[in-house]
Amino acid sequence: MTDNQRDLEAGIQLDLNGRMTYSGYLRLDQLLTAQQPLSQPPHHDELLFIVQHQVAELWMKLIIHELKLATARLRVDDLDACLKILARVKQVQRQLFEQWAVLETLTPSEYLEFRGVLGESSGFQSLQYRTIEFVLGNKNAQMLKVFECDPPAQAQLREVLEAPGLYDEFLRYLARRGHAVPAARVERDWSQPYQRHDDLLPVFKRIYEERAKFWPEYHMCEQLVDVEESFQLWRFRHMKTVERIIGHRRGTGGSSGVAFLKKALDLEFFPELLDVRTVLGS
Ligand code: HEM
Ligand SMILES: N[C@@H](CC(=O)c1ccccc1NC=O)C(=O)O
Repeated sequence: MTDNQRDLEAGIQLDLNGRMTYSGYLRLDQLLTAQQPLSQPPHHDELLFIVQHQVAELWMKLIIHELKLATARLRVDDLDACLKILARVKQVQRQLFEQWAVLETLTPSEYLEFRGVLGESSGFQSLQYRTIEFVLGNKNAQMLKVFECDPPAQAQLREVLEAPGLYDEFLRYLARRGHAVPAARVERDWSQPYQRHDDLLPVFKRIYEERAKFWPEYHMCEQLVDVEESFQLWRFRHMKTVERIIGHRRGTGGSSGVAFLKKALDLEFFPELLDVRTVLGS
């Protein structure tokens, strides 16, 4: 008898009536019935398209959960906790990035065979994606309009729009620690997109040049740069995936498609953290 067979005979729970089970705990009844292709007859590849998006939404759910805690810990000056959380966020972002390889096995001809069923739906309407963009500082009140048809979602997004984002909280933390953060970055209308402030440059220059003295701040700066780079890599790979699947067609959400996605690559979350690189040592 193998060890595994002995284990099975000795202790594995086989009478699961009325007990907590794997599928019960994970609500697999709901999770695994939520893939409902609309093409008729069902197109083989529509399941890939649905699963890819659902997995992305699940990872985004975790990212939001983590970023919420990260900003809350920053508010009470617990930078260590924030750093640990961001390390996890980065790993989730890696998953989201790697995931594109699966969708890239979908060819243009296969996608066009079921694209029609998507109607005017588009990733543009992803509440969780927009929430992450807002928490990271790319605020845009116009995006609320997309959620007019779903008032609770719109209200939730408005709350995120009007609250300080992760970078805002970091700058406020730095101010509390005695760094010379300009007043206009400690208090402002948080619903406005983050705008670069040149007076922050000497603040970060000092942190980088005296890193032994400001190690936690320095570490946080680098974590933020990592998060931003991972986000940009996701945007880039989305754009390249879209380019190879639909070329330069317009998007179902009404945008110009690839041209729109390319423009989004110019967006920056934490501009001064990249600017500081240019002035170090001078
Ligand atoms: C065949 C695959 C895909 C195609 C052809 C595609 C195409 C597009 C296009 C053309 C847009 C611009 C908005 C529009 O006019 O619709 C867009 C936006 C978007 N897509 Fe996709 N997409 C694909 C897969 C995905 C996947 C897997 C995700 C993961 C969640 C995703 C998330 C998004 C998001 C969040 C936006 C909004 C981006 C922004 O506002 O900057 N897309 N997509
Ligand atoms: N915008 C895509 C459609 C699309 O990709 C999509 C449609 C419904 C749900 C999610 C989607 N993914 C990303 O935009 C297109 O123009 O083909």
